[in-house]
Amino acid sequence: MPHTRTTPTGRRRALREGLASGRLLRMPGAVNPYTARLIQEHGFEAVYLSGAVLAAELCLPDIGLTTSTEIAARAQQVTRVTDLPVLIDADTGFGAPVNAARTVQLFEDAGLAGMHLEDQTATKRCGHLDGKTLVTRDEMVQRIRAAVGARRDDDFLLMARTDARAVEGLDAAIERAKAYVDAGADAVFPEALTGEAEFEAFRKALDVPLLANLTEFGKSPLLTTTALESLGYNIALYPVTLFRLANGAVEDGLRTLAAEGTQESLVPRMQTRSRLYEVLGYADYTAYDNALADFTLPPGD
Ligand SMILES: C[C@](O)(C(=O)O)[C@H](CC(=O)O)C(=O)O
Ligand SMILES: [Mg+2]
Repeated sequence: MPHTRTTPTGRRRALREGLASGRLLRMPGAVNPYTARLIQEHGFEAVYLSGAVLAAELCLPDIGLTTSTEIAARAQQVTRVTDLPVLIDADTGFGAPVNAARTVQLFEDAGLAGMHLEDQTATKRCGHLDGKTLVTRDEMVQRIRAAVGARRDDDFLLMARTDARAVEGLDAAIERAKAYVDAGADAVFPEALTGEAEFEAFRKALDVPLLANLTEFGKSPLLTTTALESLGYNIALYPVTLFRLANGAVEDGLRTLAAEGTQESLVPRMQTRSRLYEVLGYADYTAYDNALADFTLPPGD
């Protein structure tokens, strides 16, 4: 039976241990619960839930429209089907510091292993777009303190993201990150760094675990895992990669279907029925009811 076998507490512990190990943790962003399971099957260390993807799957832009309860409900569907720790994007905390505090508890209850909180204003945008505005350093410190104070499981990871590089420059971004760590952040996500030297500068300045955001079509280079390991980074984040890949395949498929009037030429590119069932652990459900297995797959599945 493909139930999960681990508890949220155990997964938070595993994330902490992974970060302390000095090894690079690779975190692709899940599109849905099913892709979270695929991420686990393919041997990755952790799953990410991207604010951009959570919004886009509702066909909304990533400008702070989604609510914390909406996101927590979706997150719980994901944590229910994976044994990997799941890190979630908490955007700006969904309001004032008191909202950030409530968000922490909602996310703990959703079985998540940690979240990142950013220093943009509530009318946020993707960190790789121009025209971002930030709250003051003190306001962000209040946000972090509220989150830390609300946490019930000390292993729930509170990561501070700073968007300051693109707005105030590298030195200011590093100074902000230091203040966020002093306020209790366990890890740092320096957003929209523009080159390897900037990644290195953050590593030199901070002792806490660091996340590298490898989002495509953004401001940062798509550094390899080898490069990130030698830079001493702890997390390689691929937030929107699977969503973009899936959408690319869906659009190609729609074009072909419209042009050819049949999906025949697309079939070799599809995941087969048997693979789909394998990932779902279909056969294992027969432990509960043998009648479920009473079928044969069509040929060429
Ligand atoms: C990491 C991120 O916050 C996300 O929501 O996935 C985005 C990614 C993106 O829009 O490419 C961000 O970097 O702001
Ligand atoms: Mg985001």
